Amino acid sequence: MYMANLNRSNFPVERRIGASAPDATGIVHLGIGQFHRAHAAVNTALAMAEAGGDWGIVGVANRSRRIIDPMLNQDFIYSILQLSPEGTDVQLVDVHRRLFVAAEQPAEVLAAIADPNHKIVTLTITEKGYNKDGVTGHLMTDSAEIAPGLAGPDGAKAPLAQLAWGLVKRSQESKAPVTVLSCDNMQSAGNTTKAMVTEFLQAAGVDDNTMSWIAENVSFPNAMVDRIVPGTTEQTKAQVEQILGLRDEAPVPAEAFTMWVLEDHFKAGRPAWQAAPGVTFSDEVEQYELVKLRLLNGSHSLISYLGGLSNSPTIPSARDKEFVAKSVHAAIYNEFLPSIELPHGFDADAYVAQLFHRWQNHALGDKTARVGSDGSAKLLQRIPEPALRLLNMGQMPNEMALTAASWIACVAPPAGFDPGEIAAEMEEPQRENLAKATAGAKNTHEHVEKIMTGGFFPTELGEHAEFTDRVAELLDIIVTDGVEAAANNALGE
Ligand SMILES: NC(=O)c1ccc[n+]([C@@H]2O[C@H](COP(=O)([O-])OP(=O)(O)OC[C@H]3O[C@@H](n4cnc5c(N)ncnc54)[C@H](O)[C@@H]3O)[C@@H](O)[C@H]2O)c1
Ligand SMILES: O=P(O)(O)OC[C@@H](O)[C@@H](O)[C@H](O)[C@H](O)CO
Repeated sequence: MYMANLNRSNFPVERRIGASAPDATGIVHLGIGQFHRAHAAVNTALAMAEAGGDWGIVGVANRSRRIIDPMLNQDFIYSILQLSPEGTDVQLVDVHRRLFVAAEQPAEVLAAIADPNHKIVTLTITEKGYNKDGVTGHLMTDSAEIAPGLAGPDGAKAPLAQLAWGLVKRSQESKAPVTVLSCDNMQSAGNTTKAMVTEFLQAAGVDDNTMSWIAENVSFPNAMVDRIVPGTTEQTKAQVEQILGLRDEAPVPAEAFTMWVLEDHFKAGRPAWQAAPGVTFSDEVEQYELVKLRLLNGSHSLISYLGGLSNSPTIPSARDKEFVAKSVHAAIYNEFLPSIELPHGFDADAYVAQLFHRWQNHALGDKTARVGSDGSAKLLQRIPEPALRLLNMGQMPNEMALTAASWIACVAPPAGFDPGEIAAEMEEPQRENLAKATAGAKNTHEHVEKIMTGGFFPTELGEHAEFTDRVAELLDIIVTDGVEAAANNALGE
């Protein structure tokens, strides 16, 4: 049956979230994908409903037209398919006013960042997009993404490089202050972005005046971001079509829960985001980031690798397995929570109970492979510190060792071990380097040692031979008796 496409002429306004943006744009977003569209964009629509403002968004895709072409066909409007055990709902977002692809129009990216009407540059460029070296903590100036941009703006293809040169252009033209707001899952997200941009410009030999201008006129607030937003599938589109009676080629599935905790350091104003449910401005953002990155994302990684190895295609199907739930519970209470300073008045037990509930969202069906992707960039912020804390007290962080062992089993399996289809679907930028590093390992212990001391984890963790021994032991059990046996061993059962 023919189904009309969603567009401005048939847009059911009663389903709109917040307000539509005016034509004037005030935000540039680098890395338009799933999360931005279900989080910052939604909160901006709600803020404009409360307080107005010229906060239309310029959305920049890195390379692909996969999202922006359907959005352009739909006059920028798209659906949020909210999925939860309590029910399904479709709401519409209408806040983007310009969309383009950085790879096709690189000069436009710099011009948009330099435009004084744009007061905020938001980012979702993934953890690996910051090119921060996991061992040194510095920008990887020789990486394939960063190196070509150091010679000048023409060679800048990576969003981080384009951001840096866009700020230089702004400093030479309008000199209008601006805020860069990272919305990626990163510890000290603002400080890290500032450090990577600064190191990039230093390596590019940018002059001191420009560096001082950036230091004084560009703020980089830290922020904790939270909403589980899986990828779009044909089923997402079919569900939207059934509810809306219109075809949307760019819908975003998302859970109902949403949270955003930000530092209120905006150099040139901001939307009234505090009007949106779940948004808080706080001076304790780094504590909130830690809580979220360890309890949610750290546990999420563990669920995904245990799930990947036990044939669970979705996070809820993995979480439903008793050994997975018990492992995550032990990771949280024995290893993650003691490593965190909680925000003032924070109810950790209520937060953990809510997490277990959110991970049970079968309607959302978040994919194990999505959550397990890019582990080499993500585990660095999730495992080493809690592990080192216990190791330095003479105790074994069994669940951190299990996380490392199950990640290795999925993306860098020892010779002869096939981790299965779900693990094969996990994207891992270091897959090739991991394979090179482990080539020729004579046994599981050597295999793990080559990873633990091969620059994939901080040196200090690799120096704890007893941790390497434990990871190797658990990996051996995964290979011989399966992941459930390894999880039970880690639990001491
Ligand atoms: N999806 C979620 O549930 C969720 C929740 C909280 C935070 N986040 C954060 O948002 C990020 C993006 O998630 P998403 O769901 O929007 O993913 P997505 O795949 O829909 O979009 C990712 C964006 O990052 C860009 N990107 C990918 N690799 C890059 C690289 N090497 N350098 C620069 N840019 C790169 C892509 O071009 C794309 O625009 C996550 O990595 C995470 O930090 C996601
Ligand atoms: O987005 P990543 O790649 O950092 O991590 C995968 C998931 O843990 C993550 O996307 C969560 O769903 C999200 O952080 C929830 O807010």
